[in-house]
Amino acid sequence: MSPYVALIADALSPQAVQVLTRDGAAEVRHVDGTDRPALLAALAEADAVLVRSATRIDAEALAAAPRLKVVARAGVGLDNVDVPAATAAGVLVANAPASNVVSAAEHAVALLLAVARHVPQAHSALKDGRWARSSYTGVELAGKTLGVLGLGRIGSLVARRLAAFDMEVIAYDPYADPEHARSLGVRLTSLDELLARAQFLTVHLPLNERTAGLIGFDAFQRVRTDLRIVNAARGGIVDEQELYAALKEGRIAGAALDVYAQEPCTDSPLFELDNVVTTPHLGASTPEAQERAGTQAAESVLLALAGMPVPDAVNAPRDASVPAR
Ligand SMILES: NC(=O)C1=CN([C@@H]2O[C@H](COP(=O)(O)OP(=O)(O)OC[C@H]3O[C@@H](n4cnc5c(N)ncnc54)[C@H](O)[C@@H]3O)[C@@H](O)[C@H]2O)C=CC1
Ligand SMILES: O=C(O)CCC(=O)C(=O)O
Repeated sequence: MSPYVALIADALSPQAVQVLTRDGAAEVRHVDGTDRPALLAALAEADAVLVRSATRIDAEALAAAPRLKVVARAGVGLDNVDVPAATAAGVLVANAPASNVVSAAEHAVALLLAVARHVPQAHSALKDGRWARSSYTGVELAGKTLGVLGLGRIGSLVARRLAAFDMEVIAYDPYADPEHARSLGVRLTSLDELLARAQFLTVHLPLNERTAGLIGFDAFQRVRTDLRIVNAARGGIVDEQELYAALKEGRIAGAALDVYAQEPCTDSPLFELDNVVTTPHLGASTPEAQERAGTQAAESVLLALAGMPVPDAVNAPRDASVPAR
């Protein structure tokens, strides 16, 4: 029997269990991480916890987990894990940074096409028995300027795909390698130029104190009236109240959102607007992405439990060595 308990707290791909139980490496237990009392109880015996995005691993959860050595996030964003608290508690944190980026990029492209051509609205109208062709005239992408905010893994994949639609692609990312941008056919610009020129804007930033509200009141004063915004990164980077005001007043043409400041989000004034397309944080929701994310998270857990270096670790806690039990 394995000495280690690996707790799966969100729905992960079955491949994660296969990896964790390989050669009896760990005993796998499951808990619904959104059931807080159940999570805290289950953490008491966990050596590792694997999460997607619903389970919050914060200071309270870490305090309830005296044996915990590693938190593995089956995906990119670590917004639901308190990394500094984990580091202070000697717990290693790893994500799966490349696992779901193709799915997320494809979803951003799907949203952009949907908002350009009113696909969901026309679909709903027709299913309601209305042949409303004149209500749903769209716009072409070819020849339009796409602004990419954040030319990292996902932003780069989106840029490459939309360049193939004959869009002119510009990007704002002060940390991007100009050579990488050139190889994608992307011109790096200032934020001012991007806001002034973009007819489509797609957001691929992490949410942090510098990016929260980056697309807010000031930004909406400087954009074109034919701008359509896509946010499949994190809610809160585009200020939802200011977005609502800009759409309602006709200062921009449309928006497509996969992410929200508060999730789950089932009720928002934005949902009442005709020129808004919404999905419930579906960017990573494909079996391909989930298989990679679950497998990579589980591999990180095994490395951490074996006291080996974890390539996808995002912290380096001093006390992360695993005591023999
Ligand atoms: N909707 C979904 O299901 C998914 C959403 N995501 C989210 O997508 C976002 C992007 O993910 P990745 O591309 O993997 O991240 P990444 O780390 O590869 O790229 C982020 C880019 O943003 C740039 N950046 C950081 N701060 C900036 C600033 N203040 N101004 C301009 N650029 C800045 C960085 O230089 C980097 O190139 C993240 O928020 C992630 O959590 C990721 C996967 C799925
Ligand atoms: O569906 C998920 O697991 C969330 C995906 C995501 O937003 C991320 O990996 O950052």
